[in-house]
Amino acid sequence: MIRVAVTGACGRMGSGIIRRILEEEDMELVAAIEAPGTPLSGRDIGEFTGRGMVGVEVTDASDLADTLADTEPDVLVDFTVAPAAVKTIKTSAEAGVNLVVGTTGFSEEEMQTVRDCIGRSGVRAVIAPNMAVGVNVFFKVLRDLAPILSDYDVEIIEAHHRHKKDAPSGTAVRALEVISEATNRRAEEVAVHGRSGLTGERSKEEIGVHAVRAGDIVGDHIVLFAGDGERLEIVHRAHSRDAFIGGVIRAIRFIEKAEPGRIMDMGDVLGIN
Ligand SMILES: NC(=O)C1=CN([C@@H]2O[C@H](COP(=O)(O)OP(=O)(O)OC[C@H]3O[C@@H](n4cnc5c(N)ncnc54)[C@H](OP(=O)(O)O)[C@@H]3O)[C@@H](O)[C@H]2O)C=CC1
Ligand SMILES: O=C(O)C1=N[C@H](C(=O)O)C[C@H](O)C1
Repeated sequence: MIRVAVTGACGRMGSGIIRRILEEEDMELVAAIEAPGTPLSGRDIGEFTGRGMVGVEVTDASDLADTLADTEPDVLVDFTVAPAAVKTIKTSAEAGVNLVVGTTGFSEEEMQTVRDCIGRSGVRAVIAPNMAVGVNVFFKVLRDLAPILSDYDVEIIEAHHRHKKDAPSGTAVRALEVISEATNRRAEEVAVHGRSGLTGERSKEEIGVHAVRAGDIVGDHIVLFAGDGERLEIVHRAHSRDAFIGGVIRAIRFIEKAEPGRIMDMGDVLGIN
């Protein structure tokens, strides 16, 4: 049995992940953790995931170290918000608990803290901005295509639901990094986020990144390679969060094979890096 703790347990992703874990024969949900001060503390997580009582109470993230000591998970799954995730990763790593993290929106400084915690503790970790299999194939396609179309203009467009807190999406940021690396550009130098005003003509080097927020869009990513007289569009659309949740389940099973102390991603889980 893989003993799993979930932070962000009542969120859109956390609750869906818990529903799936409860269905998997080789997994056991041992902890369901919500934000500090949560009024749901002590309530059965089954009340929020629509599966009836499951015998696991919601606990408060302020007590995370105690929760981990009491429940001894093999892996903690985090889908919350970047500053909270950094604290959770630190506490889990110090407790020797492996990590599957899908939270997005980390600053470079936060990411460095995360790398340091994982490196120091030697825990196993999969951290990926998008757990969907299709998106990770999309990254691979972009890596292959970008050098071939190196003189085409590249624009990245993402669309998500109105509740999303970070922009651009972690997936769009990763797409930017993949294309930049594959064409010997530095993402931070070439990214142009949205355009407004008298911007002047587009430079050859720049990569436009555009975030749409509307309704209940689950997650669309479009990369546009445009030249003279033609354009090629690479598109991924998530129809439901099941696409991400399926990837999370694969990452939980992979974690014992991950290299200790090094952050691995979904490309490693899928064996396509
Ligand atoms: N990698 C991937 O495949 C995917 C990644 N994501 C990312 O996952 C993250 C969460 O998305 P989503 O589920 O839609 O967001 P939600 O806002 O629905 O869920 C986040 C949950 O985390 C809770 N939370 C906040 N701080 C803590 C904490 N310190 N400890 C425990 N729980 C906490 C929130 O509580 P409260 O509301 O009270 O603050 C909320 O219930 C985002 O960063 C998103 O971009 C989303 C989909 C797929
Ligand atoms: O917040 C979301 O919903 C999603 N976030 C991830 C991201 O920022 O890339 C992945 C997915 O597109 C859904």
